[in-house]
Amino acid sequence: MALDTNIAQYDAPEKDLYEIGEIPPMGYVPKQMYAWTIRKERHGNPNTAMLEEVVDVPTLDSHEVLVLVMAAGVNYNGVWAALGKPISPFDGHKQPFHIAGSDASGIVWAVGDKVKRWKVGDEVVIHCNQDDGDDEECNGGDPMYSPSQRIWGYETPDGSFAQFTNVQAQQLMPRPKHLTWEEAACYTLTLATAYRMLFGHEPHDLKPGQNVLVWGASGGLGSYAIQLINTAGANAIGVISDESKRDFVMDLGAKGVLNRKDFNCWGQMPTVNTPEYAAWFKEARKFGAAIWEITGKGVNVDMVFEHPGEATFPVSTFVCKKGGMVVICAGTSGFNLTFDVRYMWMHQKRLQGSHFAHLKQASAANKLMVERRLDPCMSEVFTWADLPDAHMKMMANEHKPGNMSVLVQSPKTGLRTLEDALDAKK
Ligand SMILES: C/C=C/C(=O)SCCNC(=O)CCNC(=O)[C@H](O)C(C)(C)COP(=O)(O)OP(=O)(O)OC[C@H]1O[C@@H](n2cnc3c(N)ncnc32)[C@H](O)[C@@H]1OP(=O)(O)O
Ligand SMILES: NC(=O)C1=CN([C@@H]2O[C@H](COP(=O)(O)OP(=O)(O)OC[C@H]3O[C@@H](n4cnc5c(N)ncnc54)[C@H](OP(=O)(O)O)[C@@H]3O)[C@@H](O)[C@H]2O)C=CC1
Repeated sequence: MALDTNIAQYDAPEKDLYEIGEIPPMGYVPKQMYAWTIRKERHGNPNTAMLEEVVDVPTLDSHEVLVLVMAAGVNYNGVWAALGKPISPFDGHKQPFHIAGSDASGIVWAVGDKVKRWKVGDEVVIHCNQDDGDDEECNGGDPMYSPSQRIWGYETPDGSFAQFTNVQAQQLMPRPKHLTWEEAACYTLTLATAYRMLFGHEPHDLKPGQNVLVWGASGGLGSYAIQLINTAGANAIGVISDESKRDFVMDLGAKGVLNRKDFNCWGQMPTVNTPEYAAWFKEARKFGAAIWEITGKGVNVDMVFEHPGEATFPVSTFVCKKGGMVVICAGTSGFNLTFDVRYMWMHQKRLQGSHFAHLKQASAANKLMVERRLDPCMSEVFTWADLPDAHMKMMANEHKPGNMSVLVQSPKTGLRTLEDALDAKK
C-alpha cells in the first residue's frame, strides 16, 4: 500500500523492538512490542495481575488493521479481566496471555489486503465491538445480537495496553483532531455504551423533555449520559456519593443532583410485607420524593440509567414511571438483583439489558465528540508504568470524576499529532 504523501516524513531506525514512546519509521512493523499482560495464574488485583512483558507484534488478517497505540483508555473491564471475575477471559479465548484495554487513540500502521476505508498514517480512535460479520444480525439486524459478538480487549486477547494492537477495520473511527491523544483515548467505550442505552431501544429512545435518573453520574458512563441527555433536550437527574462531585455533574448539564449517602435503601430488597420492607419502602419513597423536587411533584422519571446493579436496582424499578424503562448494562455492586415485581407489571415498566454499541451507534456518538458537542471529561492521565495503579484506583472507586487515560507511544501529555510526538522526543 502506497503511503499518503501528506503524512509526516522523519528518520527512524528499523529495529525489532522499540522503547515506549519511541516511534518506528511510518509503516515499519517491528517483530516485538511491550505490553501489559495478564496470565491465568496471576488473576487477582490489577497491580499483581498485570505485568509488563515483551511479546510478538500480532500478525494481520486480510480485514484487519494494525494500529500504533498512542494512548489507551482505562475501563472497568480491565479490572474484571485482572480479577478473572465474574469470568476469566482465558476461558473464552484460550490464549496463553491476555492484553486488556478496550479504548485507544492511535495511528494506522499496516492494513490487511481487503481493507479499503483506512490507510497507513490515518489517525483514529477504536471502538471495542468485534463480530465475524457473516450472519443475519450483522447483515440487516443488530450486530450486538450476533453470536460472534465479542468485546476487543476483554473477550479477545489483544487489547490496547500494548504498543501495537490489531483490530477489525470496522472498529476504526476518525479521531477528533482538537483533542490530545490521551483525551481521544478515554471516551469511546463509555460514550458509545451510554449512547445505545439512551437512544438504542425504541420506542423508549430518549425524547426531548423527558427525565432520566443517572446512577454514578460522575463516572465514565454517567458523565457522558448526562451530556447526551442534555444534547437531546431532556433532563438528567444525577446521583453521586460525595458532595465533591456535585458541581462537576451540575456543570455537565444535569438538572439536579442527589447524594445517595442521604438515603438508606441500598442493596437487596427485603422480603415484601416484613417490617424491614416497610423501612426500606419508606426510604425508597424519600428518594423518589427527592426526585420529584427536581422533576415536579408526582413526575416519575421516564428512564433509569442503571449499572450499579444489586445496590440500586430495587429503587430503580420503583422510581421509574408507568410505561417507562430501566436500562441496565452492568452490575458493579453485585449480580443478584431484586425488585418488587408488582410495580413492574402493574405499572408496565420495561427492563432492558444493553451492551456496548454497534458501529453506527459508536459513530453517531463519536461525531458528537468530533463536533465538540461533548467534553471528553478526561480526569487523569497515567504514565505507561502506572497503568496497573490506574486500575487499582478504579477498583476502589477512588478515581476522580470522568474518564482516565494512559500514555503509550505518545511521549508526554498535551500532544495532538504525530509531528508533536516526534518533536517531543527530540
Ligand atoms: C464494552 C464493555 C463491556 C463491559 O465492561 S461488560 C462488564 C464486563 N463483562 C462481564 O462481566 C461479562 C460477564 N459475562 C458472563 O458472566 C457470562 O458471559 C454470562 C454469565 C453472561 C454467560 O456465560 P456463558 O458461559 O457464556 O453462558 P452460555 O454460553 O449462555 O451457557 C452456559 C451453559 O448453559 C447452556 N445453556 C445456555 N442457554 C441454555 C438454555 N436456554 N437451555 C439449556 N442450556 C443452556 C450452554 O449450552 C452452556 O453449556 P456448556 O457449558 O455445557 O457449553
Ligand atoms: N455492558 C457494557 O457495555 C458496559 C459496561 N460497563 C460497566 O459499567 C460499570 C460502570 O462503568 P464506569 O461508568 O466506567 O465506571 P466508573 O467507576 O467510572 O463509574 C461508576 C460509578 O458508579 C457509582 N457507584 C459505584 N458503586 C456504587 C453503588 N454501590 N451504588 C451506586 N452507585 C455506585 C460511582 O459513583 P458514586 O460513588 O459517586 O455514586 C461510580 O463513579 C462497570 O461495571 C463496567 O464494567 C461499562 C461500560 C460498558
